[in-house]
Amino acid sequence: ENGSAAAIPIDPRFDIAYVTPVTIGTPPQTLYLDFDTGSSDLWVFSSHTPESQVRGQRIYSPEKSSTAKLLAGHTWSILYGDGSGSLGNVYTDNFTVGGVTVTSQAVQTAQQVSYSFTSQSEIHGLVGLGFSTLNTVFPNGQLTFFDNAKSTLDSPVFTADLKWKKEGTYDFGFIDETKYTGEITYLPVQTDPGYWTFTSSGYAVGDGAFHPASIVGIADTGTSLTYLPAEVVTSYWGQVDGAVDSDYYGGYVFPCSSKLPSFTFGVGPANITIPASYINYAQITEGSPVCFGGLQSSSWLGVNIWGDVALKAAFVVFNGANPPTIGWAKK
Ligand SMILES: COc1ccc(CN)cc1O
Repeated sequence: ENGSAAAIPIDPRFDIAYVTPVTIGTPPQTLYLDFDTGSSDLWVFSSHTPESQVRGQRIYSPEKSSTAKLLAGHTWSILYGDGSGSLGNVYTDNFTVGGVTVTSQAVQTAQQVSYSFTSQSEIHGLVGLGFSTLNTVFPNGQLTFFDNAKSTLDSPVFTADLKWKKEGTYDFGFIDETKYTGEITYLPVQTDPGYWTFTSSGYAVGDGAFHPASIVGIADTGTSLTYLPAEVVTSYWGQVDGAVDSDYYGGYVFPCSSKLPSFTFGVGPANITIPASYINYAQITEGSPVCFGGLQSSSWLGVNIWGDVALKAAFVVFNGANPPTIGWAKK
């Protein structure tokens, strides 16, 4: 059975993250979760999360679900690249998104969440769509929703059609030809250690020359911005009057009135162009004349991340066949 579900920006002003409605348990409990191709844990705010750490989030209460089963003796604990994290215990239950149901999905209930999760009331948990090797459940790692659902889908794929300041979609099991233009270019995926890792063939700043390069990075729907090698990002921001890499603000900032160039990245013989407007990410505070860039250096990260700023410029196919590949198309 195939499916389709909305990817809804959690903030109307800038695309911090996107959430997707899911139902868990019997009777169904609806939560809005952040679908994250950069991790592989499905965890939720729950009746086990201390009230002091819950600020408006919907919670999953396994004790109210007739189909919930404790996965005895199993725990989990995850730390994300931005320093946030969560931990807890594990149930299995019915899990449905966009009409696709997995009857015994591992649902990781949070017993602790870090402040940055507490402070984002619109995110009620995450659905990891990375490879299951990254799952943190101990002593037995659990399968992602996609790995569990794959065999029931027409095709072992899901697609991301994220949009700038608008609602997009995640499709499961099929490729919707109306969502892209031209051809889809498929690239090999390196599945070790478990991210959707691919190699971009280079970049161009605005209408400038294309620079062939091999940029190894991960496609990560759960990261807001795009983080690339210093020399790429320096050449981009070097074209923007008044742009500086600010220790104070933690990245490249620029005068909000500046005209930004677009950014093009290679995908095999093809390419994707990120419009300038996507890279004018946000004012550093409401009404400030200083804006924060959507393209930042990856030098402190140790990995290049194609986050939402890049992904929303494309239609992306996450092909879970053997071997997995990743497909990119303009739209
Ligand atoms: C604090 O919010 C988040 C932290 C980490 C991830 C995963 N990349 C997603 C989030 O929404």
